[in-house]
Amino acid sequence: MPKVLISDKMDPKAAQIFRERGVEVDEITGKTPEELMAIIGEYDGLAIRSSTKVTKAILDHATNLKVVGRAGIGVDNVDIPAASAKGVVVMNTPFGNSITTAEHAIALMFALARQLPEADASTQAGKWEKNRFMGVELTSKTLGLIGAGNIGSIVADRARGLKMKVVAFDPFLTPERAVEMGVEKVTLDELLARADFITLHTPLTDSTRNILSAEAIAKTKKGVRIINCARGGLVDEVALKAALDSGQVGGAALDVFVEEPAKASPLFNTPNFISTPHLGASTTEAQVNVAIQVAEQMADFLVSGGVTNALNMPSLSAEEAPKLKPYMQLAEKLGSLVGQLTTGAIPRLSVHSEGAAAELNQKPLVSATLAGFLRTQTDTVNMVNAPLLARDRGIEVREVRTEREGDYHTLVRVSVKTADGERSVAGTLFGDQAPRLVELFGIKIEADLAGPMLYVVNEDAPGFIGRLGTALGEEGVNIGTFHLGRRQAGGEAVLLLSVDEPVSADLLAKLKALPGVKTAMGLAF
Ligand SMILES: NC(=O)c1ccc[n+]([C@@H]2O[C@H](COP(=O)([O-])OP(=O)(O)OC[C@H]3O[C@@H](n4cnc5c(N)ncnc54)[C@H](O)[C@@H]3O)[C@@H](O)[C@H]2O)c1
Ligand SMILES: O=C(O)CC[C@@H](O)C(=O)O
Repeated sequence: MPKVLISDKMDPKAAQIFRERGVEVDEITGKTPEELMAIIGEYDGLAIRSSTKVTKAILDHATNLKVVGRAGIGVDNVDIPAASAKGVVVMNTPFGNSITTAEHAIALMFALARQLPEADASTQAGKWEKNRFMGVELTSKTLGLIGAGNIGSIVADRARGLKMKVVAFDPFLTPERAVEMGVEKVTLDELLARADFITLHTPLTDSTRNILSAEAIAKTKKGVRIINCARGGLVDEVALKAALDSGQVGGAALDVFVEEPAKASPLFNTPNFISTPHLGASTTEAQVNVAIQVAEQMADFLVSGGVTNALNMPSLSAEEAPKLKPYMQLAEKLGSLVGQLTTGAIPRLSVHSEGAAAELNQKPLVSATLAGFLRTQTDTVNMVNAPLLARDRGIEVREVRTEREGDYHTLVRVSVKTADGERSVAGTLFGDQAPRLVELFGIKIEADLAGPMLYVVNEDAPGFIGRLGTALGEEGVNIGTFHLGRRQAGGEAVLLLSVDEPVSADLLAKLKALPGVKTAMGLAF
């Protein structure tokens, strides 16, 4: 039974779902990294929010870990390259808290417009300062949206409902989507010059870090109000403090900080500054949503191999997984066969699916092929890191589909470009389940690729099979299955034999010395 650790505070629904799905679950929160390292080896899955930092050091101790599930959106607390290198799938729940976070941004916008926290503190201090707190209306004001993805688009929708004009800066926003959202797509400088309120909804990346820098803030309308419910580091906190002090910025509300937990900040106690402790996602509804989603996704993966919302692996639904499983075995075996039979740099690898195979999700097939192919070069490869390793090795990966059936109702062909030209192998599924090789470098040959095998290329001539059998018998090698194919009578022939034990170097030398033998190699599947 797979075992999951929930290491951050999470709605109890998550543990309930794990148990209902046959996954054992422990809830142990508040551990130090050292304490987590000491126990993580027991678990197949780790469910987290933002407190647990899944570092390389933690992953190095996670000997059984297969999946990390983030109940939320941002995965900046997970070392994804280290997880990928280890073959650990990282999933998030990209939509469960979007509405809640958008509502928090709108709440902060209102709070800034009417100075609600300061008015509250003053009133409760018995001051009744009616003349001190003069607010502004949101109606007809311009909201500058930096980042128009899931949360940004909900914010835009709510802001339009408040009769605001919304201008958006997002390099990936298409003109059509901008029209659909009812926003005007603008450049960053235009947004800075026009917005009365600016709200940020991007991830923290090299291109967004300090997107509201001192220079950017200097280009804003005097008195602009800024809201950040996305990630600390999007706004330069030092520049913001100076701009609040000078009045260039009329108010700012931060839910997120460069350093979290933010126990001290030069911004604290600045007039017109509001802060919340990373509460964007903190509503009952959002926490139930993300807890249910993360538990369902992780249970799907651990129980039936379904992959949803993974950041380092192609998606695969729980319904698709059983159907794809034999295809992935076939693809991995074909990739492995090509990998074992080719040497030298491979600039290109293609996976061509025909017939029924072409109707399937191709990404997992391609990842499985690459994993099989690269396993002959490194034993740390798996379906998660195979595409990255292929890219690092300069292999161009192509995916081709032909829905029309050829000789087989379903076929997967793996071709590689080598210094000697294109070489390909192809296989099918017998009874929709059993992977079977049907073609090897242009020669028709049917074989199960399993266990230790012997591969021999020879000149097709009478008596050869007898001589080969004798040589194997003399060495005490037992043949399990025997498969034969040839280009044409008297031409090049291929033999694939399954043998009970791996073929020794001595035996290979003896086989290579037989008349007519061009190649003899041991293979393993
Ligand atoms: N405060 C919280 O508790 C809380 C809760 C949920 C999400 N978040 C954070 O909110 C952010 C947005 O989440 P989302 O679900 O909308 O993400 P999303 O991926 O749907 O949208 C992000 C948008 O940013 C855009 N973008 C990327 N680079 C950009 C750039 N250089 N300039 C302008 N736009 C750029 C993308 O094109 C995309 O449209 C994430 O960082 C997420 O972690 C915070
Ligand atoms: O889990 C949380 O409270 C914050 C989540 C939020 O930052 C996210 O990116 O989803």
